[in-house]
Formats: sequence, C-alpha cells, structure tokens
Amino acid sequence: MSLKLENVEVSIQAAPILRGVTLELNTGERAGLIGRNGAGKTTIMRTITGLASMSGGKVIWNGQDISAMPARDRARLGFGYMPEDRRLVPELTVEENMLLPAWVNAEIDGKAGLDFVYGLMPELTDMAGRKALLLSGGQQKLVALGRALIAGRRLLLLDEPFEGVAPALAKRISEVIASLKGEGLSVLIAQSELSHSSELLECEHLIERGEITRRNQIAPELEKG
Ligand SMILES: Nc1ncnc2c1ncn2[C@@H]1O[C@H](COP(=O)(O)OP(=O)(O)OP(=O)(O)O)[C@@H](O)[C@H]1O
Repeated sequence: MSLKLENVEVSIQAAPILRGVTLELNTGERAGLIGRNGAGKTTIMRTITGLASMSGGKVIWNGQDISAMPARDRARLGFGYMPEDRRLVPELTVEENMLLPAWVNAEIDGKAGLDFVYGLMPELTDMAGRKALLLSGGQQKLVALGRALIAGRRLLLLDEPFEGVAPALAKRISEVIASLKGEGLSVLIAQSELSHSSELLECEHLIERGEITRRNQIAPELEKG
C-alpha cells in the first residue's frame, strides 16, 4: 500500500483534534474521507502534507516513516494538495497559479506538469493567460485541481472538491478525477456528509470528532501496491 496513518494524534491549542487516526490508502486507490464539518478531514490532509504537526502516531509512505519530514520534501515525493478554499493568487494568471509548486520547489518539473494537466483538462489551455480573479468559483476549483496535479503525481489530496460548484462543473471535476485511473495515483477526497457522493470512490473512511469510525468498501479491493 502507498499511504498509512498509524494512530495519528493532533492537538491544536491543547484541544485534541485527531484522536488515534489509522487509515490506509492503496496505490491507485480513490478513497473518500467522509464526515461532518469540523470532524477533522482538513486536519488529516494537512497532517499528510506535513502542514499540521502531530503529537503522536506515524505517517508512512511506501514503507518509509515520513512523520518528521518537512512539507516541502513531501511535495518532492509527489504529494499534491487542493485546499478547500482553493488559495489561488488572484493577480496571477491561471498558468502562473498552476506553476507555483514548481516555482517553490526546483525538483518539480513545471513544464511536464503543465503538459500533463493541459492534456487532462484542455479547457485550462483557453484560460491559461487569464488572471485568477476573473474566474468563477468553479473554474478556480479546476485550476486548483490542476495546481495540485503539478506536484501530486503519486498522491492527491482533494479537500471538498465539489463544494459550492455548479453541477456541470462538478461533473467535469468528477470526470477528470475518474480519468486519472491508471496513472498509479492514489486519491483521497474529503467530502462532508451533506455533499457526499460515492460515485467516484472505491472505498470510504468515515470520520467523527477526530476518529475514524468505519471503513466501507465500495468497489472490489485493489491489489495491494
Ligand atoms: N487553527 C485552529 N485553531 C483552533 N481549532 C482548529 C484549528 N483548525 C481546526 N480546528 C478545529 O479542529 C476541528 C477539525 O477541523 P477540520 O478543519 O479538520 O474539520 P473538517 O472535517 O475539515 O471540517 P470542515 O469541512 O468544516 O473544514 C474543528 O473542531 C476545528 O474547529
């Protein structure tokens, strides 16, 4: 398997936020992380990327304990993160926003990343030179997905990718994620209980108040990678 969280504990200002989270994500698997607002989904994603610090437990990637590895080194491992609030720089163009991970991390090949992303989402080619501030919220999600894919060629963490997106664009985002199958990319998708759709998922982990309470297998289990 590619990613394993073992008994992960995270506290913020002495309040326990994640309480012994254990979950596994196999190579090439698309898994959901489902829970209500405040359950801890974003904190799990930030822990995997190295942005949140753990007070206990381990993050293991392909057998290697990366718990102490800084976030920028994890990007080099091929981790990509699409935050819920998109975090595009409004004054930069679509293409510049997508290239940000390559600008801050010389080991990421921006040109190859862009070729891959434009192949997957040709509609981004048409808006490449537009400033992010001129895009609709849904279009910004597409750009944020493109940016996450520039670094995230092994593990993609998508925080509420469909939230607040009009149905046609949500369908498009879903199609793009589905088309990544076969790229050897593991995908973890956080969704709130209300906006939850199992369509894309092979399995889902349910989270409640900082604890994983259940794992549902939706599609037949993949061969462990
Ligand atoms: N910086 C912070 N300071 C204080 N509390 C925080 C902070 N970040 C998160 N929390 C708390 O941690 C808990 C989990 O938050 P988290 O954002 O991980 O949940 P979530 O499942 O992603 O929910 P949402 O979809 O609303 O973002 C919440 O109770 C939240 O209030």
